[in-house]
Amino acid sequence: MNIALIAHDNKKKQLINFSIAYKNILEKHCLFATGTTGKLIGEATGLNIQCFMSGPLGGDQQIGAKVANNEMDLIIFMRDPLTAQPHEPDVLALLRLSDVHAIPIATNIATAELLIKALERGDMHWREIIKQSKKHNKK
Ligand SMILES: O=C(CO)COP(=O)(O)O
Repeated sequence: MNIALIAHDNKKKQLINFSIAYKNILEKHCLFATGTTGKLIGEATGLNIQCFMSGPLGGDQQIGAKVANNEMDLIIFMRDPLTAQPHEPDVLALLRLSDVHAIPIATNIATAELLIKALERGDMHWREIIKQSKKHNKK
């Protein structure tokens, strides 16, 4: 599965700790992240992460493009709801695209815990089926 990891500044520590706690699950998947988040998680965990641009510079939009192309299966996005973000429109665009394409997205630690456990249990297998059928329909 392709998994995106994103955290606003006040939530980065939380996502780093989450990534350490669930490294054994995350390491079985292809990981993507916005620039600063990916760099920090990579340094803290040794996980291999493909980093996009920093969020304010377009990283959320790059992840959104992967959602639109059916190339992202799950997003863990620790949002900071108490701080104004200069790139709020980009954040909303990513949330919107995730809804358009029905991509599971956690925006807080409680949902992130549920999704990562569901992933490990195999509850995300339907994504493989959808990807296969979309590929097949393109032929
Ligand atoms: O701002 C972000 C998400 O909206 C995160 O970007 P960084 O990981 O580059 O800090």
